[in-house]
Amino acid sequence: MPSIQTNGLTKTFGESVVAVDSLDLTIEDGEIFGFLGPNGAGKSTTINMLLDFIRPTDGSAQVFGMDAQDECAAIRERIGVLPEGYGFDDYLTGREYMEWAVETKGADDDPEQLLDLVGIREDAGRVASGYSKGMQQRLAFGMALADDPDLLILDEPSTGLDPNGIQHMRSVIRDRAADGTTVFFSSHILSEVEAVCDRVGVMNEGELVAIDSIEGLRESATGQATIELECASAPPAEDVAYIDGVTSVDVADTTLTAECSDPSAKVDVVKRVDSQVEVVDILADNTSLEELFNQFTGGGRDGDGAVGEGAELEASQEASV
Ligand SMILES: Nc1ncnc2c1ncn2[C@@H]1O[C@H](COP(=O)(O)OP(=O)(O)OP(=O)(O)O)[C@@H](O)[C@H]1O
Repeated sequence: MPSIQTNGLTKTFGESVVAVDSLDLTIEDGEIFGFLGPNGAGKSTTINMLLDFIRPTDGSAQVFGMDAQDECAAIRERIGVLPEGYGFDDYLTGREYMEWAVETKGADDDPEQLLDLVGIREDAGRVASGYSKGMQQRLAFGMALADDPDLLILDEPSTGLDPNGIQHMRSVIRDRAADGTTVFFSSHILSEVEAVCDRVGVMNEGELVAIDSIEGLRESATGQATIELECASAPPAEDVAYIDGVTSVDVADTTLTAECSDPSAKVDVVKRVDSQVEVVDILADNTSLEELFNQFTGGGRDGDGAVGEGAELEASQEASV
């Protein structure tokens, strides 16, 4: 059974803002799913509907097969949430907040261990509202981990974290996923999603414009894959040009670059070259993350065009899902 499933999920605000437009999404059990999109794409609104913080205008959402509206209490018992911009404005210390999270979830976690896991045990005696942004984010993340949830919903989780904090959070997310936790990870930073997620969905102006692995998105966005091989001696250009799915080959000194209309041809290129000369390095991509993001979203609600391009990609994407 999928952990999350939405059917035609829609939310409009007022007359004109379609925050989420007929979203059909299935997140399988145990996946680390990246929910990507520029500001205003509809990510938080979707999460808020999954959590029944706001009600859909149309369509439905199920979490663990339960209706997100009718059975929200049972759903919340099994999930951990790191909301976007979680603030601590009471007079509680970090330790008291963690103890409160463990207690309200009826969990048997040791609060000290969770504080340790997210790297704020040393500061746990301080009032949390005085923490830096990154420390508050660590604390909120630790609270979401209490009771070992079956599903972690993380909305812009790296906000305020330094590079060490980001690395550490990634490794905790991977560990939890390896233990069977499904992770729904919302972000507008593609590189961050790429570092942890098995699959991503790209939202733009309320619509899901693509859903695939990052590699799959790259291939559908560019329409072709590029592979570059660094060889110990001059590589065989002609042999590679005859491979099915290879559209062009370029050799410069000991570097061979092949464009493939069929991404699976990349493997044949490596095999063919390696049968004749020693391959010392492989580079298999040339689309920058920013380019890819822009191709799918056209810069978002505030972007300057390329929406039609996004719509075309949606059509091609549907065929590949
Ligand atoms: N309560 C609300 N009332 C009116 N409009 C809203 C409300 N909440 C969200 N919106 C609008 O819905 C659209 C989607 O917003 P949402 O917060 O879901 O985007 P997001 O992808 O999470 O963006 P961000 O990355 O900036 O957090 C935006 O145009 C936003 O202004």
